[in-house]
Amino acid sequence: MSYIYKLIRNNQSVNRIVLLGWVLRVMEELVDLVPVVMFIWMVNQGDVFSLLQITALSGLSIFALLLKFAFAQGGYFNFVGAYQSTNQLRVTLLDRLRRLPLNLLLGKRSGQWQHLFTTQFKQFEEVFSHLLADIIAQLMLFIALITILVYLQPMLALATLLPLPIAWLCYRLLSQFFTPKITADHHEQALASSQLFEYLQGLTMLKSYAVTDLLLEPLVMRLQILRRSGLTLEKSGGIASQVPNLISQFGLVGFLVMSGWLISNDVLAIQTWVFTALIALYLMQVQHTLSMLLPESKVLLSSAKALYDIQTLPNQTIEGKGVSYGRFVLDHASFNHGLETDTLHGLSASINEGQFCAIIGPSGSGKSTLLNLLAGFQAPSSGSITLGGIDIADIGTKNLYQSLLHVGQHVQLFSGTIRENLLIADSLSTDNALISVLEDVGLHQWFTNLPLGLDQQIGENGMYLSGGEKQRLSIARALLRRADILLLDEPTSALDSETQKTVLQSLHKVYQNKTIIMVAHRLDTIVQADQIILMEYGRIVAKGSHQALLKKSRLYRDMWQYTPE
Ligand SMILES: Nc1ncnc2c1ncn2[C@@H]1O[C@H](COP(=O)(O)OP(=O)(O)OP(=O)(O)O)[C@@H](O)[C@H]1O
Repeated sequence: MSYIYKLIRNNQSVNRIVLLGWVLRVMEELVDLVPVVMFIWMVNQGDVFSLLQITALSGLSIFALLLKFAFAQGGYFNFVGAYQSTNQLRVTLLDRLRRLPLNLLLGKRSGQWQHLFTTQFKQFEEVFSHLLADIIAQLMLFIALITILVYLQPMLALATLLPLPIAWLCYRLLSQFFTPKITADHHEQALASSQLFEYLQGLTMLKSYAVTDLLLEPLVMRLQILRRSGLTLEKSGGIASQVPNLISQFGLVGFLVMSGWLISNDVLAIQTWVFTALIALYLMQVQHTLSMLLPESKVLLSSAKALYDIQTLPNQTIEGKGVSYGRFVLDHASFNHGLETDTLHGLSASINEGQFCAIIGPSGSGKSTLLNLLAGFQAPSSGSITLGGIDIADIGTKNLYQSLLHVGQHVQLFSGTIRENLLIADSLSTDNALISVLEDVGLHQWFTNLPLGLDQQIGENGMYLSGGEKQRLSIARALLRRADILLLDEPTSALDSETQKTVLQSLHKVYQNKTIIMVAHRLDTIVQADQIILMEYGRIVAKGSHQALLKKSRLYRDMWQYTPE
């Protein structure tokens, strides 16, 4: 329960609305008791009811019904509070996501995030929209009924409540088996979501190979597992609800035995017994409702905990030490992707400010991983990487990304216009500046043929563009940014060699005297580099200029020999 409080404690206005909803819900339940209490009181006043008393009682019952209806409308406040708190929390957590270190963000599969932000948020919402209100209302009703019963006959109250501690202990015991089933079911739901995503995304490729069942079969199996985990959850939840309920209902036996003893000893009048029986039956119904609500609360609260756990994940440093230029120094930096062996092994190198440095090597040698470390997306698992003498993790993302720009292998564009996608780099750019960078990457001809020019929509992640157009648009955006440090991961892989040359020339012109670190496969694009870092199997095997490497590295000579003209 404390997770819920921690998740919404800063939201006073929502808290007030939720509180109001709870009060009205409690009133809705308690108002039922008004005619009952009135009836008991009137009977206790005298044996025979006058016409006036009967009319008053009927009127009161109708009034109580109308009040109940009015209070029930207060459920609206629960929904308002629930939707507001959920919405606010969703915004907070989405904001939180952008502060997460990349390894934590990528540590979960997309389906797990999707499950968290849809199903588990919905469950969190239900905690407010009905669960807490229902539990509080039922507890208040329970207390009110017990009070009436104690007032009428304390011994009967005691006998009725006797099994309750045992029922509670039993619930605690059974919920220990039930709780892991909730976690397992959430896990299965997230995996099924991930697999469904993968299936939908890969369907076109699988169709072209005529092997759609390749992913369908595991997905069907996953859904079977999900069905089983759902059933197991229902079963253990049912037991955790029904057994304590059964034990608590033995209170009725206690009530009857005690009634018999009290009546036979003339301690209890039949008339009072009728009232107590009425209250005891009501009490059993409330206990039954509570026993259903408690396991349900465990499920819903587990979602609140999952959401709270995101808040406790470590942040990337935002306001750091403030230096974001100078020399990169790698000192025995290693990196592990969470596998048995390191991906990068003790890398040591330095890249001076204003240098054009190329990182090359066979596929899988760790070039992109190294670039990610230099961009501060991930931290070395041992050793260090500093920029201007400060550990990259300590610089703080705000300062770092003001002067460092990383253009990844997979182009990231957003649905929207060309202008909107370019303005991400510099929101104050004029149309002329935008057109100029499009020219620099050889997109001028393409651009002039577009009916809407800069206002042309490019679709989700640029789906209306060719691979080369996407890549050039992404480079045009980088040109606009004019950062101090530019990290490029095979930025021109989708371009023909002529266009590649044009684009790289523009890049070097705009980023003259700035640090450029570029992962490249084509060696002819990096012969001018001040320093080339050659990697193999996660290690730096040679570094130096093109000429120096030709002399000292056999691997480099081989690679150069096979570079196409
Ligand atoms: N998220 C990940 N989890 C586990 N292993 C990974 C992950 N990302 C990359 N790897 C592994 O790390 C190694 C280095 O990958 P990296 O992408 O850095 O190589 P690369 O030299 O850039 O390759 P390429 O030239 O093919 O792009 C590879 O063996 C790859 O399989």
